[in-house]
Amino acid sequence: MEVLRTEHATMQFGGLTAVNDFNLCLNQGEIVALIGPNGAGKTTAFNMITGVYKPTQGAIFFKDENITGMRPDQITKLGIARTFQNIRLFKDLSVMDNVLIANHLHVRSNFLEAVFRFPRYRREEKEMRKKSIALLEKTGLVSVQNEKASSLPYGMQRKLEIARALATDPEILLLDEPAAGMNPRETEDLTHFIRGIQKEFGLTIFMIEHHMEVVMGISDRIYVLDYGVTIAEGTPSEIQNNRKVIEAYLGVAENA
Ligand SMILES: Nc1ncnc2c1ncn2[C@@H]1O[C@H](COP(=O)(O)OP(=O)(O)OP(=O)(O)O)[C@@H](O)[C@H]1O
Repeated sequence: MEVLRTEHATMQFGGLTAVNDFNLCLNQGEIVALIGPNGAGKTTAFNMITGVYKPTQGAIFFKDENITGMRPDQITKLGIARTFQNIRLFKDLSVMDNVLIANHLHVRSNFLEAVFRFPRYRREEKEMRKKSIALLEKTGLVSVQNEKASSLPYGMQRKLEIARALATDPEILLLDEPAAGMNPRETEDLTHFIRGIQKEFGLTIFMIEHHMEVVMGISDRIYVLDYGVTIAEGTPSEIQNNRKVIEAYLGVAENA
């Protein structure tokens, strides 16, 4: 079943076409990667899907609902969550508080109910704490729940970012370079982690990643962007043997 589709999604910045005629399809439960050289338009594609940018042309559909031009918070609420290239945690807050804050998206109490800690707010707060503990258990972070986010090792901070995105109950999770800056051991651990959360939460995952061992190891399908244009789409083995992809990465024709 298709959960996300972009139709001719295009993003121009002045005279520069950062993403041109992008036609993506994500099926429920898939892990799909978006790769391409630096500046190819990958983050711009993410920004269009998550409402940071409104495509200058084309449209984006989440389960047949046209979400083009919706605000990022509306899109998150519908069920699309993301992480960022650079870790964006509340560094001085605890692991638990980082997750609790993300949970607030689903709180129904209004500001006054929260300030005066009315019964509905207290009930909701208790529920949120329970839900957050369950989430931290499932993501292997429960033992560090009271630690400051900034005190965690880098690999764990990345996991916390993902846990925080999961707190919004997404159906689709977009990961922007989750393995950036990781050593080989952390990278391997992250690969298992992504596979694990995909199964546990029944997610559809769309991921930008430069580490090819991660991309080739866990993706069902891969899209390749070069100068904003989709030059290939296929399974890991199809992509590894695609001449256009090899040329884009090496910058020269194989037989030149
Ligand atoms: N807000 C913006 N205004 C103008 N140009 C932009 C903007 N955002 C991105 N670009 C340009 O669009 C192109 C694509 O950038 P983008 O960040 O999407 O690439 P990327 O594939 O994510 O690169 P990287 O792998 O380095 O993160 C680049 O030429 C970039 O300079």
